[in-house]
Amino acid sequence: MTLTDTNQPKSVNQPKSGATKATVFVDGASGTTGLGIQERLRLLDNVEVKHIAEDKRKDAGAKRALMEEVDLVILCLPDAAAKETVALIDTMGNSAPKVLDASTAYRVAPDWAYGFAELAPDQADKIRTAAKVSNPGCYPTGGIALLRPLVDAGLLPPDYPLTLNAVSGYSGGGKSMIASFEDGSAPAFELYGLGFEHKHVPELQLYSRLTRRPIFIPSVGNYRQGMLVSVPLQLDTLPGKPSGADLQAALAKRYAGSKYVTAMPLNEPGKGGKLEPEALNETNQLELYVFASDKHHQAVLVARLDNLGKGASGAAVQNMRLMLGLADA
Ligand SMILES: NC(=O)C1=CN([C@@H]2O[C@H](COP(=O)(O)OP(=O)(O)OC[C@H]3O[C@@H](n4cnc5c(N)ncnc54)[C@H](OP(=O)(O)O)[C@@H]3O)[C@@H](O)[C@H]2O)C=CC1
Ligand SMILES: CC(=O)N[C@@H](CCC(=O)OP(=O)(O)O)C(=O)O
Repeated sequence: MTLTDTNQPKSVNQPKSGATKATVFVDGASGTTGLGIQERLRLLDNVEVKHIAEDKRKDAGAKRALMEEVDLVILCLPDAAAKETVALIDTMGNSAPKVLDASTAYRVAPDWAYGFAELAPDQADKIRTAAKVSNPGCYPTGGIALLRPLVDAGLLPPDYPLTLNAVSGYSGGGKSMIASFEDGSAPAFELYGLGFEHKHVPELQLYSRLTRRPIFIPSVGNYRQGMLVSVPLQLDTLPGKPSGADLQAALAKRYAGSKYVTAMPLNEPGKGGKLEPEALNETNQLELYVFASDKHHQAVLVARLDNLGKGASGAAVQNMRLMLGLADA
């Protein structure tokens, strides 16, 4: 795996022939992520969404015909179906649209750009010029946002034995998990990923620049959406024994001026404070917290986001704007 995640530069920042608006096709439009993206696109008057007939939505020929017309296709599909559409796009030559994939299929593929615009100072430009962009996973968005600046600043060694704990609302599991919570058949809360093979670990490790595989223990609770990702740290085991203030300062420096990512003040919201996961729902915001005790040399980093916002559809629209050369709202 490498960090050279650009693909063939493409100059599709102008609509296809004759169109006055940028055109987009959402493949998997009736799923959780697809619906969230369309809800956001309805608010934009410079983007036209092209629809496929309901009875043809899994028909490769109909998809191809529609993709000939559009500037960008956004894939909101299970991994296997996303790979099928990408294979189709790869046969389209010069008429191929740009592609933004919300699935896990291409997130660590070296010839795709990773769609976390705040990853590094040049990442937004990589997304802007890429023909193929992968939208990040919801948990990695929180984890990478916390860890990458600390690794880059030398505060966290790349081989540090990290554990990430996380909780998500049930919409993170798509239509089938939503149904199981809403019909009462799911438990109120459960840990999962206990086989140490969660699909998000590879992207979490790669883009955080960790050489040691982190332990990742997600959980899901009986509420619809909203997410917390937390990383406990024993500060006296880190080189130079940084304080919580050092960690917070590195995050604040990294995200200064960012529109969507905010490094919150140290120990906000107060001593013995609490943090709930739903406060950023329906936004594309991501908040990063450092809670620390000087007395015990302990800290916990926490990211808060909407798994359907900055964790999925919000990030997709942010990436779409970059890929189509549209100004951010
Ligand atoms: N939910 C979330 O928080 C997030 C999800 N994602 C990713 O986005 C993708 C979609 O997830 P999500 O929206 O949750 O899933 P859902 O199960 O809610 O929706 C998936 C949709 O894809 C449709 N579909 C399946 N196969 C095809 C096909 N061959 N052609 C066209 N449509 C098809 C399904 O239709 P049908 O049901 O009729 O088969 C369904 O409407 C996944 O890869 C997921 O990992 C990414 C970030 C966050
Ligand atoms: C609660 C729940 O099940 N969450 C999903 C992740 C949702 C998500 O955002 O994953 P992708 O972006 O990779 O689709 C899971 O853990 O598999």
